Amino acid sequence: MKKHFPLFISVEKKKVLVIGAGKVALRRISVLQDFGADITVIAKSVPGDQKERIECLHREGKINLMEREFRPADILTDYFMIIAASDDNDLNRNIVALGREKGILVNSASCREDCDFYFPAIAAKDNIVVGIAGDGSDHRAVADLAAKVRREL
Ligand SMILES: C[C@@]1(CC(=O)O)C2=NC(=C\c3[nH]c(c(CCC(=O)O)c3CC(=O)O)Cc3[nH]c(c(CC(=O)O)c3CCC(=O)O)/C=C3\N/C(=C\2)[C@@H](CCC(=O)O)[C@]3(C)CC(=O)O)/[C@H]1CCC(=O)O
Ligand SMILES: NC(=O)c1ccc[n+]([C@@H]2O[C@H](COP(=O)([O-])OP(=O)(O)OC[C@H]3O[C@@H](n4cnc5c(N)ncnc54)[C@H](O)[C@@H]3O)[C@@H](O)[C@H]2O)c1
Repeated sequence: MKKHFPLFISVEKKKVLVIGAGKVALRRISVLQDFGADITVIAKSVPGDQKERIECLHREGKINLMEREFRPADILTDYFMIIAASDDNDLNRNIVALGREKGILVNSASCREDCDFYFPAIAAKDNIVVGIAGDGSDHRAVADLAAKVRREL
């Protein structure tokens, strides 16, 4: 499988659209907001396990939450990055196609082939950021190595 080049890039104040507010979306939202991204979340509903954290981020003005179905018109050209993290694989595929039409970097949580970039596992401390990604074939191995690196840091 294909290996990806790690590009350490600023997302500070850049507009990021996340579709979905479930487990995967929240993991990514948490990382991106730590790095200062300007995040909009569109989700039909916020699942119970993620509700408290997502609503808290929204109340504190750290994300802009729209609790409704995704619409194609949501893909605006000023997004720097789009993360399709709904649990509807067809919708994620559609979002990727719409984003690519507009030249926006896209990532799909449900299909590695649909990703312009992979979302890495992150370990960070002080002035060091470690991003870990595999070739897409073993997510568990990536998560396990990240846990080890976090313990080391
Ligand atoms: C690193 C991490 C970052 C993050 O997600 O934040 C991450 N996956 C993590 C965990 C994880 N992923 C999955 C499970 C559950 C099952 C399992 O154990 O396998 C778990 C465990 C869990 O969720 O706990 C399932 C899964 N993942 C992908 C698919 C679709 C596919 O492969 O096509 C499916 C099948 C979905 C299904 O079956 O429906 C795809 C991708 N997942 C990636 C990243 C990208 C590069 C991966 C790489 O580098 O190899 C890539 C290619 C694209 C992307 O999403 O960017 C994170 C660890 C974070 C940490 O520990 O800090
Ligand atoms: N990449 C990864 O690391 C990884 C890990 C586990 C699962 N997955 C994949 O990621 C996807 C999401 O997983 P999850 O556990 O976060 O799901 P989840 O069920 O917890 O959350 C899904 C979210 O998508 C939203 N949604 C569904 N249809 C929508 C629509 N039409 N418009 C707007 N929002 C909509 C739901 O309201 C919900 O907020 C799954 O399809 C799974 O295949 C990826």
